[in-house]
Amino acid sequence: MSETVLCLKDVTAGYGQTHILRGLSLSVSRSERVAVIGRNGAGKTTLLSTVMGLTRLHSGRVSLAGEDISRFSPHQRSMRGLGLVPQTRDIFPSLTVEENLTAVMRGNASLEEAYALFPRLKERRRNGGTQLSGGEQQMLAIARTLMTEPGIILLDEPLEGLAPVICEQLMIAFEQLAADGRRTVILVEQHAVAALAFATRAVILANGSIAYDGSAAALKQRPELLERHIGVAQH
Ligand SMILES: Nc1ncnc2c1ncn2[C@@H]1O[C@H](COP(=O)(O)OP(=O)(O)OP(=O)(O)O)[C@@H](O)[C@H]1O
Repeated sequence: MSETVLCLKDVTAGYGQTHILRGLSLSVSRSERVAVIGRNGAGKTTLLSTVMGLTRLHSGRVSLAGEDISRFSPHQRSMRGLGLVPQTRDIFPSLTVEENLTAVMRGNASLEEAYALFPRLKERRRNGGTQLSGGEQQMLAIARTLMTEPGIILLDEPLEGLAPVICEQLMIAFEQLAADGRRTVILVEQHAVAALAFATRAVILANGSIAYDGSAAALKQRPELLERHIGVAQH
């Protein structure tokens, strides 16, 4: 059986006194590709934020490679191999592309790997963060997370607002990130078709709970479930 790297057990979490995730349990194995889908407000971002230690954990436990990290800071979680690419991208606007990358670089991380993944970033390496297109900013946000050498990458709606051609480039990059089981990838996406094409496993969130957890291929054969939980017909 494959090794569990990330485990949420009976997690209730939210903001202040508000509970958004309600008794959620999820185990992710090493090298898995998980798509997390669901309607606006279902709790997808909150799930990633909770894994990263950015919400209030009311009850339950989060563990990483068997270690209880429930009380760890986001920085401690990052040092243990969790890497979040936030929906807001959070590029440092006053730094160039290359400075954004080197500012967070650790261990054996290499600029060349980032540039091989996104050649466009190499072309724009001397440009400031604010001079980038939305797609380039997203590439930079992903590349910057790579600089922290994460074993588990959490991607929060990376395709949002981007042109189809850019989405295709990003999906190719996700394939490369996950290739040969090198990393575990958890992809939160509104674009269910793209997410399910990439993932081996799918999780549907509804009202802060898991409504489906199973094979992505099997979910593609369940249009009624997708329609109920995503709200659009999936073809
Ligand atoms: N910082 C916050 N403070 C209080 N409530 C919040 C905060 N962030 C999100 N929420 C609430 O938590 C609930 C879940 O939001 P979340 O962003 O996790 O959903 P989501 O599934 O990622 O939605 P979307 O696809 O729109 O990003 C929503 O009701 C939202 O209003």
